[in-house]
Amino acid sequence: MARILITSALPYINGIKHLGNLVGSQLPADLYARYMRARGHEVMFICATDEHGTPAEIAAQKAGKPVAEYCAEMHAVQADLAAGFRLSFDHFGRSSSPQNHALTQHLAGRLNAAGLISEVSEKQVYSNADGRFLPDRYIEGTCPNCGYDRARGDQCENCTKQLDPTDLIDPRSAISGSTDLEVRETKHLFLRQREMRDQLRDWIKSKKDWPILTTSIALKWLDDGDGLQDRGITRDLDWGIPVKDGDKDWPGMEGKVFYVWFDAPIEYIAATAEWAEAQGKGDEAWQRWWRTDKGADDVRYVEFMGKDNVPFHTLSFPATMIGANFDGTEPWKMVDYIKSFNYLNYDGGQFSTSQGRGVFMDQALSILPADYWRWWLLSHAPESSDSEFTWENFQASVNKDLADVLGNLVSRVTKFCRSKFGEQLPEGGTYGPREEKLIADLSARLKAFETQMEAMEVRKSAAELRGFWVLGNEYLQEAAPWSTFKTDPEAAAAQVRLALNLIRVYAVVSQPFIPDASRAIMEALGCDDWSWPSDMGAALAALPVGHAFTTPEVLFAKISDEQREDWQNRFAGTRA
Ligand SMILES: Nc1ncnc2c1ncn2[C@@H]1O[C@H](COP(=O)(O)OP(=O)(O)OP(=O)(O)O)[C@@H](O)[C@H]1O
Ligand SMILES: [Zn+2]
Repeated sequence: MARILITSALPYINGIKHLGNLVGSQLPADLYARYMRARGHEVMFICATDEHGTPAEIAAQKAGKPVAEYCAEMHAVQADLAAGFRLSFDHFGRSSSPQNHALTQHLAGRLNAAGLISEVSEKQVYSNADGRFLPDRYIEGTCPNCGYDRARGDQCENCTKQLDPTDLIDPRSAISGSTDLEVRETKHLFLRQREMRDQLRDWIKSKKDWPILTTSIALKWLDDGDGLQDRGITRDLDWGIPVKDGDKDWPGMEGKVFYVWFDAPIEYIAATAEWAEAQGKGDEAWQRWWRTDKGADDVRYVEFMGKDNVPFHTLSFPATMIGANFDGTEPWKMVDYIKSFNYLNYDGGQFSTSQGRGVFMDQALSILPADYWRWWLLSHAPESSDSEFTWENFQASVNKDLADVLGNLVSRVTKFCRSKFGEQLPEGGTYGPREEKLIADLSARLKAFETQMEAMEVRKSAAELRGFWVLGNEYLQEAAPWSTFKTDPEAAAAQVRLALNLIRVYAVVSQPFIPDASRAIMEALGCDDWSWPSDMGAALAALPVGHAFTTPEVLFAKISDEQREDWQNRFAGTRA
C-alpha cells in the first residue's frame, strides 16, 4: 500500500466556478484520488478556497458585505457544489484559516532567516480620497497598450497585457472613482527567487516523467528573457495574513499583508492541519504527510492544476519549500508530479467568470446529475491541447457512452433475468469458450485502463473504460441469451449469471468516473463488495447463484434534441 498526497489548485473565492475550472483541477484530482483509494492505497486529498487578494475584496464590496462574511458564505457555496459533484476531498479548507496564518508567517520567517527575503521600496498609487494605496484591481484607467479605457491595475482584460498600476493612463480609483491620486513610496518584501534559479532548474530537470506542458512552462519562466524575477510577497491591503517574521513583528511592515500567491499554496499544508484538527488529531497526523523527517518520506505527492497555475507550483512554491529548509531542519515534502491541463473553451469562445460566460457548477447540477458532467468533462479533458465544450458533443457523448453502452447493458441484463428467471442469479449451465474469451479480453482491457489511470492520462483512461464496457455489450449481442433461452435455458442462465456479475465489476471499475451510477448499480445488486477485480475470473463469480437483486431504474436518460436546444439557448448569453 502506498501513501498518496493529492492537491487540487485552489478555486478562487470570488464566484461560482465554471466547468473549465472544474475539469482543469478539482475533477481530475478527484478521479485520481478515487482510483487510488479503490486500489487500496492511503490517500490524502486536499483542496480549499483561495480567499485573499483584491478580487475578493472587490467582490465583497459589490455584494455589500464585509469581506470575511462574504468569504465564509462563498466557501459554504463552493463546498456545497463540490459535494454535489461528488468531489471526495478529505478536507476542503480555507486559505484564511488560523492554521494558514500561522504557517505562512512561520515560512516567511524561515525565508528571512535564510536571507531569501529583501525589502524593496516601490512607488505605488495612493488615493487621497480613499485614504489608501490602490494595488492591482483597485485602480482602473486606459491601457497604454491598446487604449481600452477600463483596464485594471494588474492586467488589461481587452488585450491581456500584464500591467502595473503606474502604467495606466488617466488612472482612477476603482473604489470611489476619484482621480485625486498620487504616487507614494511604500516598502514591500520580495522573495529572492533569482537567487534560487540554479537549484530550481536542477530540481525541474530531475523530473524526467513530468508532462511537457508542465516543464515547458516552468523552464520558460525560469530562463526566458531576463529569467526568473524576484517577486513581491506583500501588499497594502486589510484582508489577508498580517506580515510577520515568524511570530515576531516585522518592523516597517505594519498594516501590510502577505500577497495571495504566497499564502495560497501554503494552504495545501495548512488545510491538512485543518483536517487534523477537525479529526481531533495532533500535529503528527498532518506532518506525516508533509515533513520528510516526520514520516512523509514515503509519500507520493501529486498536484493538479490548469496551465496558468504552473509557474507558482513549479517555481515560487518550491522556492518557498526549499528556502525554508536552508539549514536542513525543516525538510518539507516537495511535489513529485504536476499534472497540468490546457483550457476547456465554451461553444466557440472562452469560459469567463468575470464575464459570466459558460456553464457554471450550480447551473450544471440544476439540469443534470453530476455523473453526466463528470463523464463528459473527464473523457474530453484538455490534456494535449485546449478542448471545447459544445452542447452537440455533450449530448452525443452522454447518449452514446452512458445511455447506449453502459445504461443499456445494465437494463437489458436485469430486465431479461427478471422476466425469465426472476430477480436472482439463475442456476445451471457452465461457461464455455466464449465466456473464457470474454474474461481474457476483460482482463487485458482492465490492465490497459490501470496503466492509463496510473499515468494520469485522463482521456485515455476514459477511452479504455468505455472499451471495457463495450466488451460486455458485444458479448451480450453474440451470446444473445434471449435466443439461447428458447433452445437451452441452462446455457442462457449461465450467460445471465456472468452478465450480472459483469455489471458489478463495471460498477467497481467505473466508480472513480461516475460514482453515483456505480452506487445505484451496487444497491440494485444488493452488494457492497467494492473489491477491485484484479482476478477477473473470480470477480465474475462474486455474486453466487440465488443472490437476489432488484431491477434498477433507468441509469442514464438520453438527452433529447429539445433539451439540448433549450440549454443551448439558456446558456448562450452571460450570467447576471
Ligand atoms: N477554461 C479553463 N479550462 C481549464 N482549467 C481552467 C480554466 N480556467 C481556469 N482553469 C483552472 O481552474 C483552476 C481554478 O482557477 P481559479 O479559481 O483561480 O479561476 P481562474 O483561473 O481565475 O479562472 P477564471 O478567470 O475563468 O475564473 C486553476 O487551476 C486554473 O488554472
Ligand atoms: Zn489593453
